[in-house]
Amino acid sequence: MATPHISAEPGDFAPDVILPGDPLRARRIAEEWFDDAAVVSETRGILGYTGTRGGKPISVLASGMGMPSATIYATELVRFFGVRRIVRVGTAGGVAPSAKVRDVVVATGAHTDSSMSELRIPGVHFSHVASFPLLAAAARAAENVAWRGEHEVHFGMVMSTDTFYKDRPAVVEGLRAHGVLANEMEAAALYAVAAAEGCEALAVLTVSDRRDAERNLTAEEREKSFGNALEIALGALGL
Ligand SMILES: O=P(O)(O)O[C@H]1O[C@H](CO)[C@@H](O)[C@H]1O
Ligand SMILES: O=c1cc[nH]c(=O)[nH]1
Repeated sequence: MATPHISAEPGDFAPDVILPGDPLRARRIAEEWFDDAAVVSETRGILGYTGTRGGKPISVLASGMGMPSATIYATELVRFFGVRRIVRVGTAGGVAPSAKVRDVVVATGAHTDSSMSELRIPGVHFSHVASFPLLAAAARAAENVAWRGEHEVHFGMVMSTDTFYKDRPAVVEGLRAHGVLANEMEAAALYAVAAAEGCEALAVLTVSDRRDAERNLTAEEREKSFGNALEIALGALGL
């Protein structure tokens, strides 16, 4: 039974889904990290694949960019395709001085400037938090990665914003002053969907750029440089 945005049948998605923003990153994850990956949805060019890892089923679906898009895909995955755990593997801008380009940020929670959050429970400033079991498993996975030392893994708060181009430096300064690690555009929405729909969610992000970096990742590198984050994400899922 297809939904307005996903052209798949019940059972086409595994209970565990990796959710990158970029459809080409979704294809790369399926082709390079899954066994026997097959396309399960390509409506609007938002690519979805299901395959296996170590014999266990796993899917990947792009979310597109921004919270409205991520909310649509995460909600449909849970409501119509029986998905139970969603791990976003995305890129982010480093905010804290410690979050260097190519480091990994695991979002324990997400602030947001999105009005979607205000609309969720009228009168309530909703707190967007990661699934504790996924977070704990990610922390265990992070202890064993071979690349630690070359690149760091940070656990803490991120900012999920509606505005990629921030022309208000005071906002970034305020976030930094409050210990926010990185800026991205979907984690808060994903965490809100998980709370509302009763599933588990986590966001594992690769720092792709910083204002003060000598060199930021190119668009091609942002598509390809997800391996370290994906290793933590798959570790969190026990895959
Ligand atoms: O690389 P992805 O996962 O798309 O994530 C980040 O990149 C996009 C902005 O360029 C936004 O979606 C932001 O959250
Ligand atoms: O600076 C950045 C980089 C990636 N994604 C964002 O939302 N911001």
